[in-house]
Amino acid sequence: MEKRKIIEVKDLVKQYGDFTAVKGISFDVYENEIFGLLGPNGAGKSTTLEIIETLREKTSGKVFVDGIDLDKDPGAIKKVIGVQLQSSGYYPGLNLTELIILFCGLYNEEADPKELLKLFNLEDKAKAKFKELSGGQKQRFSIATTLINKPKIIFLDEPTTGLDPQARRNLWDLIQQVRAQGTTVVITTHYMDEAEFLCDRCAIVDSGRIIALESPDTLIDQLVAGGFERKKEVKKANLEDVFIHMTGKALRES
Ligand SMILES: Nc1ncnc2c1ncn2[C@@H]1O[C@H](COP(=O)(O)OP(=O)(O)OP(=O)(O)O)[C@@H](O)[C@H]1O
Repeated sequence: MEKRKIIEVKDLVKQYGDFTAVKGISFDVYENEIFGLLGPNGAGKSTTLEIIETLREKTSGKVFVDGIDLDKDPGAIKKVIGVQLQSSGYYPGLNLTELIILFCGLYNEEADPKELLKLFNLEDKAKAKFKELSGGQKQRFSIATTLINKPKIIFLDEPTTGLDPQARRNLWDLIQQVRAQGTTVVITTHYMDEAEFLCDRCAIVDSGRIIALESPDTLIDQLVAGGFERKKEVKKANLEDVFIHMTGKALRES
């Protein structure tokens, strides 16, 4: 069966003054996949994401989200997507339960704060303020809030940066759960192990252009087929495996 394109980006260009940050990129995201945008600092990943999220103006090109033309109805796009807020978006005086109730009001949606917090392993923090959470808890809460308006697509910009290996793996599980419930996930990351674990397909972005777009497996196979060999013999485990083996998988944050 033909996969449905839930995001279509065509010849997208973004200029900041004289500088062209995004140089005519095109890609599609299929419904219910986890799609990664990978690339070094300054490649244009966040700019691309923010344009699709309707948060930033594009210079030229076309973007369709769930069939909606960004040029014609950005408001309708906002209704089908879930976007992570910056930390400053979480009113400091409110606790997590109150924040969820506030967001429900803004979106005109109903959600049970207790249930949502439980889903994200935050039920013990219902009365805590956002600033009192650990890094992993903040990320989990921020992903939880993206789901309040029951979006078809969520956008996660470097969701595991700064987290310890346990919290990272826990977040990977959560992202997979969100996808299993039918949501499409678009993610940016600098961690290749994360992209390899999570993404069905990923686009490698460099200096404002897409230089590859395949599944992680295919990208690796292509490299190997080209005669690539690692300099060092690969062991059956890496240092992260040692760390997780010695310190366990449990979260260390409450
Ligand atoms: N508001 C702005 N004004 C001018 N230049 C900008 C602006 N925002 C981003 N840029 C530039 O555009 C380029 C792409 O930035 P962008 O944040 O999209 O990259 P990125 O791939 O997300 O990088 P990172 O991995 O560091 O988050 C960078 O060179 C950046 O300096």
